[in-house]
Amino acid sequence: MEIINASKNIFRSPSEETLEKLMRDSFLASEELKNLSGERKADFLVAIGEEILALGDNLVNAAMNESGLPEGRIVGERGRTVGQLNLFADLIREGSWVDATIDTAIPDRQPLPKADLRKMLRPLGVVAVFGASNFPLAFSTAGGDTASALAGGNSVVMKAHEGHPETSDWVALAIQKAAERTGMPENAFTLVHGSGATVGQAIVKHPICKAVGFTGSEYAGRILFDLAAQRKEPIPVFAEMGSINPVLILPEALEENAEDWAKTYAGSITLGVGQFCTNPGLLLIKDGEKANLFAYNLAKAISDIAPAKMLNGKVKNGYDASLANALEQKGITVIGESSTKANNANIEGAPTVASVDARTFIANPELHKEVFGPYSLLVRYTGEDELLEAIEALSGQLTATVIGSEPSLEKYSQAIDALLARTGRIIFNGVPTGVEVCPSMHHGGPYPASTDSRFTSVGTDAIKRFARPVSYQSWPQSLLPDELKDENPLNIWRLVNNSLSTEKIN
Ligand SMILES: O=CCCC(=O)C(=O)O
Repeated sequence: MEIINASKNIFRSPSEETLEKLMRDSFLASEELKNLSGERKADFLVAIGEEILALGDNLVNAAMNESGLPEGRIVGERGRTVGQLNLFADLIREGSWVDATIDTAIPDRQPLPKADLRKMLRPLGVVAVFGASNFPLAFSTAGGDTASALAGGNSVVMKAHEGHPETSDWVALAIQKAAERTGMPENAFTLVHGSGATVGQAIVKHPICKAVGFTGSEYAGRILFDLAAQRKEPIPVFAEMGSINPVLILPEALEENAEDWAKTYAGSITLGVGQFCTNPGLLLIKDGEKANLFAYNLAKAISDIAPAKMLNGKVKNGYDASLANALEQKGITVIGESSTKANNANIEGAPTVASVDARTFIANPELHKEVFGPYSLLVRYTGEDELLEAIEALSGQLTATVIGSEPSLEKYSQAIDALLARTGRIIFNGVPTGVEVCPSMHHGGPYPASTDSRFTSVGTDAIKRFARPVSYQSWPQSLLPDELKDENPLNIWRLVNNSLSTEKIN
């Protein structure tokens, strides 16, 4: 703990003056970072991962104590965090992510000459990051937002999540050690503790802050988004927020394996005590005998799953209150509950599934809201028109899933199109939980799943949130960034006069 307290890049409820200084220091760091090579920044990211692993049990124990999550989950999440850092390191070491695009001059073009134009992505400057409580490592201090912002050549001012302060300190210490080892500017990364309403908002309002990455509730994300829009200089806020992740279960899927799907879904609904933004909170199913069989099997599987400790008292109280609100709505029937009673003193969340008919669901927006915890609502529709209406009543989602057979998809194409219009990721015959960190992942979606559906917070494209295009017109070769020079010294892929190539320009 002494080491943590001695750390130079950690601040606790800073005064206005201290905040001013740390923002300026972060800005100076960003000025250095923006001109560093991909190689140098990649070394930094890899070193952060190594230092995180070197923390060993100190980190694992802190994260377990503060989040209530079991060891296996924390160790797995640590692996995902390190893997994510290494993935961004590979991306920037290779270098083509900057989307270099070159149109060479045509001086004798008629009626007017064409100038030489060269465009690439450049860093934004200082990025504020707000971590999530439910992933204390992979979506927190050195999580995807931090990794992608640093990879893009920005400095980061991280607002530590109040749910895991010690975990955040350990990771900040690892980042500081990695920065020292790899010769990064001292204030490339800064961790700030304090309340979201004061410290967090002060960071977003500060003129030095140029973008925000956030994962959490729609309520908090929206506050930051509005605040950023009201600034004299508005800045982008990339907030990943609420989602109920609808699952359309087609009747054909239940012909043979209703029991298997019910078991699989009981597992997904209760994974991590339901505290996943990808949690399947809504199951759409055609009313009838097969739906009854699925409901029976789901209820049976849920009854076998014991309540487990939630992240903290606030999350547990939030779950209990939103669950109570959902269950007291007209027309709702509880169809399954854990057979073990939740121990409230141990802040446990009780797995629960309920059922409602589609007409009632469509008419009541309360039922479209996220219940953050191990809960899902089975909505029974009678026909395709009603199914379409139910889907059209939904707002934006991170994911949508279709369970069925390939030939049956055509019959439901309208419903599937309606899902596609509302989601950032569509899944066939699987579960929405378990986000793969890779280039083709899109983790975002129409509002309120995220504030900008064009961008992802997971996968290599997350870097694009914290970069902006700059065109250099008729700029001297010697002063161009290496990425845009004729010689192509970094050997990256570029779009040159409309052809992709790694060749130099003669
Ligand atoms: O809680 C949000 C992220 C969910 C996730 O990463 C996963 O499902 O793996």
